[in-house]
Amino acid sequence: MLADRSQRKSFFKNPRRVVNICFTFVFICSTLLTWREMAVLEDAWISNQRNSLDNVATALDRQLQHSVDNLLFYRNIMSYALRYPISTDKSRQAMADFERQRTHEHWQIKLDVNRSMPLNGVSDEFVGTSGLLLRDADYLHGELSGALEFSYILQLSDNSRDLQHRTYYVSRAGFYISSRPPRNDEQLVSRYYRQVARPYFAQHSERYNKGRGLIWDHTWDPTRGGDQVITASVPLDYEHRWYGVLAMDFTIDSMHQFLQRALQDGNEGVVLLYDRKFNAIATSADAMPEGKMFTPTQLAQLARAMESKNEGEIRMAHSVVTWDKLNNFDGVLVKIHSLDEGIRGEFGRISVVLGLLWVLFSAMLGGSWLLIHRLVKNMMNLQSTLSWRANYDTLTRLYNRGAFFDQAQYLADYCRQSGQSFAVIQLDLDHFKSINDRFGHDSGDRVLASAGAILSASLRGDDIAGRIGGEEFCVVLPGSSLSQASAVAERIRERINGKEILVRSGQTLHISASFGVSCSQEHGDYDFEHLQSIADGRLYKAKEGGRNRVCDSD
Ligand SMILES: Nc1nc2c(ncn2[C@@H]2O[C@H](COP(=O)(O)OP(=O)(O)OP(=O)(O)O)[C@@H](O)[C@H]2O)c(=O)[nH]1
Repeated sequence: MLADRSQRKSFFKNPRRVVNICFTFVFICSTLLTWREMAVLEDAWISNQRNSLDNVATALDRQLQHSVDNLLFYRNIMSYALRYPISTDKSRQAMADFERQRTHEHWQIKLDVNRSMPLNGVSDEFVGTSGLLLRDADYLHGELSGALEFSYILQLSDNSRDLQHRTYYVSRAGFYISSRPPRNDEQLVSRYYRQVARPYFAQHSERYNKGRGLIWDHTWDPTRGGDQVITASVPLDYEHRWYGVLAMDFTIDSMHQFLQRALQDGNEGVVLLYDRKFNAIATSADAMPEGKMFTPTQLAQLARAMESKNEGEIRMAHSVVTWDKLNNFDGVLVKIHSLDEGIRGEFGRISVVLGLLWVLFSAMLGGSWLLIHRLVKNMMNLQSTLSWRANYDTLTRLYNRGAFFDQAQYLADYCRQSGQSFAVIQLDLDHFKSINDRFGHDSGDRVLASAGAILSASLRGDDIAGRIGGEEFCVVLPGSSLSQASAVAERIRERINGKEILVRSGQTLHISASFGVSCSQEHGDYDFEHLQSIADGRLYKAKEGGRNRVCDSD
C-alpha cells in the first residue's frame, strides 16, 4: 500500500523520464528539420534539372522551328510559282534541256552555276518503274520553273544558323534539287532512288497524309554511324495534285553536337533525344550509351507519366529522369541524372554538409544526454540516500521514530476504514546499559543491529517495525488480533533470546527483551499513540515481572 503511494508520485516526477522525453523531442525535431531541408534541397535540385532540360528543349525547338519555317517558306515559293509560272529564257532552256535528256539514265541541268543549284534527274524508264512517280507533260513546265525559283532562293539562304544538313526538293516527275548537289553520276541516281524509297515519301501521298502537314522521319540504326539523318518533310501540292516533297535532313551528328553545346557549362547528367517509339537517337554524351537505358518496367512507367503531361520528372532506382516533349519534333528530350552525380554536384555537397551537421548535432545531443543522464542519476541517488536517511535508522535499518509514527498512524487509519484489527508490540532490550558498560559502545551498537535484523526477518508483508528510542523498538501488525500479536511477540522474544551475538573477537553474548502488546479490539481504539502507550505500560509490567517476557494485559 505504502509502496503504491510512492510509485504513483514518482511516475510523473521522474527527472530521468523528463530528460529522456526532452532529448527525444529535440532529436526528433532536429531530424525532421534536417529531413525537411533535404527534401527542399532535393526539390531545388530536381527543378534545376528541369530548368536545364527546359533550356535545351527551348533551344532545340527554336532551332527546329527556324528550319521548319524555312521549309514552309520554300513550299510557299514553289506553290506561288506553280500558280503563276514564269516563262523566261532560262525556264524555256531548262525545259529544252530536260526534253533532250529525259530518257538518259541520269542527267543534270546547270542553268546558272553561280545563282542556282543544278537540277538532277533520272530517266523516263526509272519513273515508269514506280506507281508513286509520274512524269506528266502537262505539269512539267510549271514544276520545273517552280523548282528553278526554289533553287535560286536556296542558293541565297544563310546556312550558318541552320541545324539542317541539307534542304531538297524531290519531285514525283523524276528530278530533285538539293542544297548539297551530288558529286558524281553514281550519286545522282542513287540519291533520287534513296529519297523516293524512304517511307516519308510515300507517306506524303494524298492517301496517307490527309492533313498535308509536316512529317518527321528517321531511320535510326544503332549499328550504323552518325551519318544517319532525321528528315522533316512537307508535300508540295497545287490544285489537288501532289507534285513532290520538300525536305530537310538533320544529321544525328549535328543533333549530338547541338545537345552537347546546349548542355555545356558544367551541367550534370545526360540528355537523350528519343523518337515517338522511344528509340534513343541523339545524346549530349560523347557517345550513345551502350545497351538500353531503361528496363521495360521503367519504360512503361515513363510512358504512363508522359501520356498526360508534356513535361515532368520521375524518380527511378538510382536516378531522376526529367522529360520535355518537343513542339517541333514528334519526340521527347529526356535528361537522366544519377543520384551519384547529384551528390557530387553543388546540391549534393550542400546535402552532405547538412547531413554531417545533423550527425554532429546528434552526436553532441547524445553526449549531452549522457552527461545530463549521469548528473540526474547521481542527483537521484543522493536524493534517495537523503530521503532514506530521513526515514530510516542507519544502525538497525528500521524506520526511525518520526517516519515510524507516520506510517503506523497511516496503517491504523487504513485498518479502521477497512474494519480490520490493529495491534502494537512495544519492546525494550533488557539490561542494555550493562552491555554497553561491559563490552563498550560499539558492541552495544552491534547488539542493536542484530535485534533490528531479527525484527525485520520476523515481519509479514504489511507489518512494520521502527526504532523509537535508544534500545526501544515498536512493531505494528495491521489485521492482527491481540492473541496473534502476542504470539508474534513471543516468537520474536524467543529469537532474540536464542540468538548468540558476537560482541567482540571470540566473545559472544545472549540477550533478552521484554514486550508489551496492545490491540484496537480491546477498546475499539485506532489511535496509534494511545495504543503504543498502552503497549508501553505492559512492557513496563513485563520488566517488572522479571524481563524476557511478553505482557498483553494490564
Ligand atoms: N551502544 C548504544 N547504546 C545506546 C544507544 N542508545 C541508547 N543507548 C544506551 O542504552 C542504555 C539504556 O539504559 P536503560 O534505559 O537504563 O535501560 P537498561 O539498561 O536496558 O535496563 P532495562 O531497560 O531496565 O532493562 C543507556 O545506557 C544508553 O546510553 C545506542 O544507540 N547505542
